[in-house]
Amino acid sequence: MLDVEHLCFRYPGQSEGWEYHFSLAPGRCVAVHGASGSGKTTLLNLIAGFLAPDSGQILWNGRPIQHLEPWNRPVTSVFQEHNLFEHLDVATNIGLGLHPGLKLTAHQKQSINEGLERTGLSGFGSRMPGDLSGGQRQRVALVRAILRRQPLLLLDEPLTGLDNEAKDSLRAMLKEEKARGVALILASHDEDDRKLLADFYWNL
Ligand SMILES: Nc1ncnc2c1ncn2[C@@H]1O[C@H](COP(=O)(O)OP(=O)(O)OP(=O)(O)O)[C@@H](O)[C@H]1O
Repeated sequence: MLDVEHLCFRYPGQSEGWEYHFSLAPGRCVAVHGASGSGKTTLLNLIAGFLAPDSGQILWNGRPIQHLEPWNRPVTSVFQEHNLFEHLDVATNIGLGLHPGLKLTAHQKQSINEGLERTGLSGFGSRMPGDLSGGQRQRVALVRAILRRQPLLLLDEPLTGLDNEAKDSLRAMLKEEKARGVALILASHDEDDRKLLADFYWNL
């Protein structure tokens, strides 16, 4: 269970900031809704640990996590910029999300291949990120995030720019994650994504 309690944040030099307050149960999806610039990405960055709040708490199952480093939080994220390691091939990029030392079990290796297959990227494991299209990179980032199997998945415009076939496949994967009990926070301008995945809306 995620509880975001009176989480306040203001960018240095700005006169106004945000106060976020909501809860999210396992297996549920909240769509964060608001105009461009309303603070959706800021919220995701605070929960992921890429920004530090001025005050307030982020609780996971009652335990404060706002002081933890990003990699120690029960969170995985897919942001607009996909943050793939350019010097590592696709399979290694995904594998690093599963084990920092790349000590992967046979099952994990198989799940990487299955993830690539399901997203239309069969045989792409040895490709370098620089040789992929924007949509293909996005799919790799999503496969990596999903396979990390964290209980909270943060999604910032996850399906923007993908073709319909890729969108359908990834939406199905995200629905499966929900059914497995993963909680999703979705920032998306896409009404179809929100309708399909979100259980409730949170307006900024
Ligand atoms: N590092 C920063 N320093 C100062 N202001 C910032 C910084 N990053 C973002 N902002 C401002 O904070 C506001 C919220 O940004 P944020 O990226 O959270 O919006 P958003 O709702 O995700 O927008 P979009 O839908 O366009 O992605 C914007 O006005 C943005 O210009």
